[in-house]
Parts: sequence; C-alpha cells; structure tokens
Amino acid sequence: MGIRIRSLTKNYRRHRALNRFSLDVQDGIFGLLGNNGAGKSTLMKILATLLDYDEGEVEIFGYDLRKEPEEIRSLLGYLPQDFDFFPQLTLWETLDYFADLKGLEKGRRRKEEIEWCLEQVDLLGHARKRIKELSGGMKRRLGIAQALLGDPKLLIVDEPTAGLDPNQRIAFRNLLNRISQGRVILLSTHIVPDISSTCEQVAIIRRGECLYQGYIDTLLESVEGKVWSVQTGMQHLDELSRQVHILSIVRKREGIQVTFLSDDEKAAVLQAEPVSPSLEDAFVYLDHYCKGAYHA
Ligand SMILES: Nc1ncnc2c1ncn2[C@@H]1O[C@H](COP(=O)(O)OP(=O)(O)OP(=O)(O)O)[C@@H](O)[C@H]1O
Repeated sequence: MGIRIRSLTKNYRRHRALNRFSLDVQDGIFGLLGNNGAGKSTLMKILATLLDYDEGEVEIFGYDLRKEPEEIRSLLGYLPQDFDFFPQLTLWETLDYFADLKGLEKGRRRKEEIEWCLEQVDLLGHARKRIKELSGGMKRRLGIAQALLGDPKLLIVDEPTAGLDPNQRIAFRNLLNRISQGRVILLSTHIVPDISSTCEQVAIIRRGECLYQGYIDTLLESVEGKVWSVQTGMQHLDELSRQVHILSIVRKREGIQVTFLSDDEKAAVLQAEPVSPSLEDAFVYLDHYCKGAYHA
C-alpha cells in the first residue's frame, strides 16, 4: 500500500479543515479533486510531514507518519502549491541547493542525479539560465525536478497547473505521465481536466471530507442518466434554471444548448436527451446532491 489514511482530523483553531478523512492510494497517478478551501493543501502538507494533525492514522509505504517521519521523508518528493526559487540562481545552482537540503552527498553521483532530474523535465539544455529568465511553465517543471531529487517513491504535487496556459498545462500533464513509472504520484487540483487526462483513480474532497474514492470510470457509470441536454431559446433560461441545476450553456445559431442535472421525470417533461457524463458533471453532481460519502 502506498498511502493509508484513517479518520484523519485537522483543526486550525476552531476551523476543521479535515474531518475523519480516510483514503487508500496504491500506485500510479491518483487525483485529489476539490473546490478551493476543501482541505487539499492541508492533506498534502500533512503527508509531506510538514504539518501535524489532531487525530487519525497515516501510513506511507508501511511507515507511521508520526513515529517514522524520517523514513517517510527519504522516500518522498513534494511540490507545494506556492513554490518559488531565488531569482539570481541558475537552474543548476538551484537544484544543487535543494540537493544539499535533501542531504545528497556532493560528488559525481549527485552531479549525475541533478542532470537526470533536469533531463526528466526537459530543462537540461537550460541548466545555466537564471531563474528570473524562466516562464511560468518552466518554473513548474523545475519544481518537479527538485521534487524528483533522490528518486522518490512518492511524489506529492499540489495544484501544479494553476496559472499555466493550455499548452503548458498539456505539457505538464504529459510530464507527470512520463515520470509516473515505478512511483506513486498524488496530484491535487481543482482543475478537472488535469485529473481526467492523467489519473485512473480519484478522491473527491468537500469541506474536509472524502465524498468518493475509486475509479473514475465507476463514478461516471454511476452518474449515467443524471445528465441531460436540451436545445431551447434564451427566453426560457430563467425558468429552466429554477427547475434544474444547469451545468453548461452553449450558444448556437438556432438558440442555446443547455446541459443540466435532473431526474428522468423532469427531463422527460422538458423533452431533453440524455448525455454521457464527464468527470466535471460527476463532480458537480456529488458536490450538490450528496450529503455523505458516495458509493458508486
Ligand atoms: N493556517 C491556517 N489557519 C487557519 N485556517 C486555515 C489555514 N490553512 C488553511 N486554512 C483553512 O482550512 C481550509 C482548507 O484549506 P486548504 O488550503 O487545505 O484547502 P485547499 O483545498 O487546498 O484550497 P485551495 O485550492 O484554495 O488551495 C480552508 O477553509 C482554509 O481557509
């Protein structure tokens, strides 16, 4: 088992950020999806051994997070949400500095390892560039390179694509897929396509609780029949939005195409057609209609 979490609770003074949160992560890229403030970063910081918690049990590769944090640290790489570097340093100097922090011994092997990390993220050719000359996407890639130092078995990546343009985002997802071989990657985000294009399994978190964990396909199958689409006129939109939960509105030459969540009866009255749900639809469905944990 990669990560085993049971009944994890974390309070910030009176605010409960994680509430009896349980999760099992085995291998490959696992997505953690939740709205802003759901508790993703709190969970990531706890798993990265940077933040203590109030109650619960956490094991990473069989090591107890409270009792054996050193063992866990030696197996993990972490890319925090707000990550920056010293602007005057070159990429090489930056990784050399992180290698010091990780306790990697100076010498030929360390040099080779820095090269390997830069190569993994396609930055070896830029090793002598200064940080201040990098684009946002290159900085994120360098963030992954520092997390890869020491060849960790577990990589924790918190909101890695926020602020990237669509091309950089696609390149970043491909990078994650490339480096996922032989390690567990826990990817946290509120950007649904990041998860649907990289992960087989997902956990959906809302207000510190785990709503769903499991295969994305199973979740989508369970939401089948709840997403509908109808073509209508703009003048009917207000009335429609009072009856159903609208997911999207696309303007067409003949009017508007509205996709919404509904039960069969209402959809039949509206003469709507069923639509195959996307992960985004399933996420909205769970967020709106589920009181407790959802079993697909
Ligand atoms: N240091 C702190 N002190 C008090 N409250 C905090 C602290 N850090 C986070 N919180 C609160 O805990 C909740 C969970 O925050 P967290 O950053 O874990 O969420 P998140 O899912 O990562 O959100 P985002 O996507 O916006 O980063 C939020 O309500 C947040 O305001």
